[in-house]
Amino acid sequence: MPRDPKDSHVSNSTGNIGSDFGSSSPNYTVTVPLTPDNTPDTVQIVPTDIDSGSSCKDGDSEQTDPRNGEESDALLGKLSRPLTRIVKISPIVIHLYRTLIFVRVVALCMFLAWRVRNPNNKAIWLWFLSVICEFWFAFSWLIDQIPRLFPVNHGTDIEALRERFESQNPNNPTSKSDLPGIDVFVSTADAEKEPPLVTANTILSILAVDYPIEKLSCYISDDGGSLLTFEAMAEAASFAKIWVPFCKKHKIEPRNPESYFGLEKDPFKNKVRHDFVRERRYVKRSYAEFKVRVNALSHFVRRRSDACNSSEETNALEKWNNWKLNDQDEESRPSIVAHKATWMSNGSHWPGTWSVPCANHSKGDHASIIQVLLDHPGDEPVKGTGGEGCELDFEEVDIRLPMLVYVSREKRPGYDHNKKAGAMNALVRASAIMSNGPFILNLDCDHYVHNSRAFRDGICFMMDRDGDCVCFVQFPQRFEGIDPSDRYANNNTVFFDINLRALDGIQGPMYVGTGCLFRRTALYGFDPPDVSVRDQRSGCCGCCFPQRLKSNSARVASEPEYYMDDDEDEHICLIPKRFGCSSILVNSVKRAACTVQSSGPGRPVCPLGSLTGGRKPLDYAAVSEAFNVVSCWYEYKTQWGMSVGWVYGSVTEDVVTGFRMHEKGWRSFYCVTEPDAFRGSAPINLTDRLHQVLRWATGSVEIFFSRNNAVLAGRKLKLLQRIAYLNVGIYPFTSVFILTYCFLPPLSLISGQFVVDSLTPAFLSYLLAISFSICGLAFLEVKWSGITLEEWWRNEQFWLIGGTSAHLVAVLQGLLKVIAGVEVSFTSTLKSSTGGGDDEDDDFAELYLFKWTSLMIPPLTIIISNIVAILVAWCRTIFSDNPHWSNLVGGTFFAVWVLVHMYPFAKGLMGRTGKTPTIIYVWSGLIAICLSLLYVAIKNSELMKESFS
Ligand SMILES: O=c1ccn([C@@H]2O[C@H](COP(=O)(O)OP(=O)(O)O[C@H]3O[C@H](CO)[C@@H](O)[C@H](O)[C@H]3O)[C@@H](O)[C@H]2O)c(=O)[nH]1
Ligand SMILES: [Mn+2]
Repeated sequence: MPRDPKDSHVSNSTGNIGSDFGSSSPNYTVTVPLTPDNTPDTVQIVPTDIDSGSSCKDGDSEQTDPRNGEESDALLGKLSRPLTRIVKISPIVIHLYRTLIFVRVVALCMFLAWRVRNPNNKAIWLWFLSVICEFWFAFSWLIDQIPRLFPVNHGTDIEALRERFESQNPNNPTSKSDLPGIDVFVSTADAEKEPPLVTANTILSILAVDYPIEKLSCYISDDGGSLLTFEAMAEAASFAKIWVPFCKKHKIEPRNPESYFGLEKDPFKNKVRHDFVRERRYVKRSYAEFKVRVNALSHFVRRRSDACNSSEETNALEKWNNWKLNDQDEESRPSIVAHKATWMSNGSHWPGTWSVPCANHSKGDHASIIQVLLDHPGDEPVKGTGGEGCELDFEEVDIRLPMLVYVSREKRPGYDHNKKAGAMNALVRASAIMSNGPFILNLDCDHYVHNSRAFRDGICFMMDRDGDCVCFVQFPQRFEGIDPSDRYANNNTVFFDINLRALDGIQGPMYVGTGCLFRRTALYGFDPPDVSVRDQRSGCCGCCFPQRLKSNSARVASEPEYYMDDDEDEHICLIPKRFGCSSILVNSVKRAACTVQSSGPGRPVCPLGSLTGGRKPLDYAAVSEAFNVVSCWYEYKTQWGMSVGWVYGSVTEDVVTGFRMHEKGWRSFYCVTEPDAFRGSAPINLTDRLHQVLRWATGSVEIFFSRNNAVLAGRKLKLLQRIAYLNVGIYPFTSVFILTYCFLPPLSLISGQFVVDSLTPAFLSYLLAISFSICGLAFLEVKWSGITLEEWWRNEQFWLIGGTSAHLVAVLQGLLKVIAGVEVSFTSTLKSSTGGGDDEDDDFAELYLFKWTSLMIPPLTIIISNIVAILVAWCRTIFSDNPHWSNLVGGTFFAVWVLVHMYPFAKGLMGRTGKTPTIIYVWSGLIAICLSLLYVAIKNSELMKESFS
């Protein structure tokens, strides 16, 4: 087909883009014109100059000579300054809190004992049901509460980190950064549900973080294999060239352009540089153009593809005509059927998914794609250009950008791709070969870096004394775009600020899917260093493999042919069987294990300067090997997804992955920063929220019935941590009891009975004690965690709403899976696109979206039956001679309790006219009161008549 000359010259240099193209091309530099087909400007994406002599083996960090003793003494003072500290929670609050927990346990025990001893003989069934539920509630409250006994807050000291790793010392005369490398993984799966603009913003915020540029590598995993995402990433890489230096020069926060330019506060506050105004204006305009280009991508790709396809068809037709006129030899007969292909801007077929899917080019069936969008930046700072008159003056700014790699793993029908876990494992392998950062930060595409120093905060925990026992540092998930009253408790603050902070005081928070900094060796499934063994041993890997050693030697005996037992370094007997057949990967695993050690008195000290060593630019061998390890057969007969990497087979792979690490005795930390480290989006309407909760609860039920049940964990899992994980597996089952309990008030109102014989003072005082203690606990939790009472209450409400809908279905699904083996599938949650409606009123338009699902039947039934029951019961008082007041009042209270909890659900059902439930609620209340007054009046008049006659 006739094409632009500029297009045809690049069409043959896409060697690494897809396996279609084979591995014969030695050059993986690709020029991707980022603008619509016919415009002249093209952008060079990978300015790699390939040094084929370098191999991956000696890449990464090179160890410099260990420093001598005296200097180390001199530095010890500096070194021993701790990088993290415990921020005290007021002891009074904590003591009160623990006392109150104790009081409540006692009160609950007495109450339950009293309940058992005082059955309601008039309605034994009601009594029995309620007592069973109450026992379960007490139990579930207890396993939820016990792990909260030792809440803790940790703080970091970034200055100390700087001093230790980035200040001048004899080993580091140039004060070059000695911080460890971090590989950032971003996952995206669907260009429609996860708009490329959102992902591009996330990438920009990562490229601009405050961390040594040469130590940072960013990998984007695109499970959709979509050209839109690819081109959006290429656009981001090119926009980063002005965005990142701009952020660094003017200390912009947050470094996500969409959020930054959308900020309502004064952008000029605290900005003293005179060129700020001009440069901000310029960057803002460039961002607006960038946004237009990204948003127009789908249109341009379609147009480009249409043009290419039709000229392709014309060509084919021409050929066919020629053939018909001339040779007519059956063998050389050209085909006239052409697929509707999706075309890259360089004039070749996109190896990933096509907009008209066909074999080899559909979502579950396409080749691997690895594209280095920004190559490794080199180790020396590069100053930009500029000067007074320029639009942008980057003369004093380091304009290098971190490495950025686009990865879309191979997918083929018949393989289980294991969702996010599979994508992450592919990235773990690819990154091991390409950068092998000792730490890995995982972010979902919709979670961006909101605090540019957050990476340093996380590293503080890892590099601190005892840091080498830390498997991961979890950051809280914070969300944007949630309605101010947080109707459906989307912010989950009770979980993120109470539960996880409390776990931080035991063995550490769970891994919750995004915003988590991992230690690579922990992901590789190694055991944490055993202090006693390590102290006897010296040598770098003694700290990483002591436990492995034992199990390895046991395994070596049974399956000798798979293991390479290296006599020299007997402790590194890494097993190809576990990691697969790539020897480069296996070597990188060894190196990763040696890179990071902690320092501190009595511990082998991390040799300063050991990480400053330079890294060579990527070579072709590395990229093609990376290409190899993201293919879908690679994991066959390996331990990936089992004991290595993200764990497969669960819809909540995150919790299980973290659990496996804690089970091995690793410690994790919770890192709450100010401002928030990362921020993301969450589904805010009722339907999506319920589905999200359903997915988590299904994961929990799965965990409960799997070998990942906390009860079965080894002895290295601490007791309270074990209880916390047990709670994760058990909480969905509470739904069965919640459902029963919510139907008790209508049952008792209609039957005229109540859960107790009568409202005796004993019963009422127990009830008071239990309610007051929970209120007191709520108050104290609010005190030590910093959340608001409203958030606590929303959480409480959603506990009932989720309990009667999503959790219930999750239990059913889980049982189905266990008993009948029926699998459930989940789609990813829809992310609202940034910069959508500009309309003020429509900020929360999504909140009111409503889609009917079967999940909503039980809560709706509960609401209706409770209201109806109240009305019916009170109406009946008119016609009954001697209503049982105490049962009536008890039942009504009970029903009102249920209705108040259900209120947000009722509101959600009403959509935009959210007032209606209030009306229904208030009216039924009023009617009930009127009826009772009427009844009393009638009764009184009857009495009066009687007394007169
Ligand atoms: O086949 C897939 C499916 C999903 N994803 C990515 O996985 C992430 C999470 O998926 P999402 O649909 O956003 O789920 P959420 O309910 O928002 O996710 C929370 O809960 C999940 C399960 O517990 C975790 O995996 C997530 O990290 C955590 O943010 C997203 O970035 C997706 O792009 C993939 O990469 N490949
Ligand atoms: Mn998400």
